[in-house]
Amino acid sequence: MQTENTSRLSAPGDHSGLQTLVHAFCVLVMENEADKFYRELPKVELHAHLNGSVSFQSMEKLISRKPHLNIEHSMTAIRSGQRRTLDECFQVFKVIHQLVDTEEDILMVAKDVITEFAADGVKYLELRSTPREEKNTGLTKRRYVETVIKAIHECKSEGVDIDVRFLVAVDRRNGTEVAMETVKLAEEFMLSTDGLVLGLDLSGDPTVGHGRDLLPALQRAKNSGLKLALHLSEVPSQLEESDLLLNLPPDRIGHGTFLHPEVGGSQSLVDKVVKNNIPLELCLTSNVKGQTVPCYSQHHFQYWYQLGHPCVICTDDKGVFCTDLSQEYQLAASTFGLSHEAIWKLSQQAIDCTFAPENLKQELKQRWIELQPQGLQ
Ligand SMILES: CNc1ncnc2c1ncn2[C@@H]1O[C@H](COP(=O)(O)O)[C@@H](O)[C@H]1O
Ligand SMILES: [Zn+2]
Repeated sequence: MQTENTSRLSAPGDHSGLQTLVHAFCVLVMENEADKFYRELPKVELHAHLNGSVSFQSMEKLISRKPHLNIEHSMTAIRSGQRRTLDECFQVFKVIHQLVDTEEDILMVAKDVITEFAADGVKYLELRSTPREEKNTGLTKRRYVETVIKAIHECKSEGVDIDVRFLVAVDRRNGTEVAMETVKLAEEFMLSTDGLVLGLDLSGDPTVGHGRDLLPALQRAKNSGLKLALHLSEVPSQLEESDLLLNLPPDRIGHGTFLHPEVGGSQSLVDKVVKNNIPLELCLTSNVKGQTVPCYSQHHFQYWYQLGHPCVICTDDKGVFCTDLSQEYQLAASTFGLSHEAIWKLSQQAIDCTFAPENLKQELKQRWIELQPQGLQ
């Protein structure tokens, strides 16, 4: 279980002005650093939304660039022990979007996020983000995607030790037409970036809109060779939508919290996922802090892991939920009693769930062999 590392940061009762601020800062920056094994574990991150992944440090820079917005850190992150409804989480993204609305901002946050994942031992990252147009700053959706790609290239040429690919996100709130436009943009970039853009994400507030309206866009994306990573059954009572989307079928599922019968899903949904061997991207802290799962021990990781189904531990929004991938692996281990061997296997098996081409998968597998600690060989 997570513990709050607050006791070593300030003396009891010492809450005078500056001390309190320093204390709050330290809690934000240092809360729950993972143990060495998990930090050194080579990792694959497959479910990370760019604007949800902005760290405290990057947020500082953004806030100081735009002081007139009067945005405070408490509005952009959900700290240890705090919970929000999913609806409140989506309010947080609105605030962050106000802070990230120029090419310069996107370049900075994308480079920071990539560098932070690399520093956390992530060797392969599939980053996802929703192309946004901002009338005030002249930002277009095309420039948005180009800027993320520029950040990926710059990190590579600066020698950051991580392979990054991009998934273009469709926000389900924006409906049929926007989804189709986004798919066309993603297709173009898939072709012009030599596979750096390799898929499409479906995300956004799951309580808004219906997957049925997005089917033609998703089908087109699939036909053109884009891989599909779809948020599915993140909230209860979406059996019909999930069934419809599973018929595509998607290449990976985000969350899938309410798919199985024990939580109101159905055996036939589970059967479809299993039959098509569709990996699940599971984000423990995100689901607990967003209150779709009551506590860590009741997380659906347990259900799917016991089935032997491919499960990939991911962060979702490491900035908003104040976590990192090492912590998520450690949390899975401590909650479900997984040994270092089991965790190693979990991180290794994630390679087969990536959308990377076969030669890159082989390279990653070789890397894992080279990095394997003595005791686990
Ligand atoms: C918590 N669970 C979640 N469920 C569904 N969608 C989510 C999400 N977390 C993030 N997003 C999606 O990612 C966007 C922010 O990153 P980008 O601006 O695209 O980089 C959010 O606006 C939402 O559409
Ligand atoms: Zn997500």
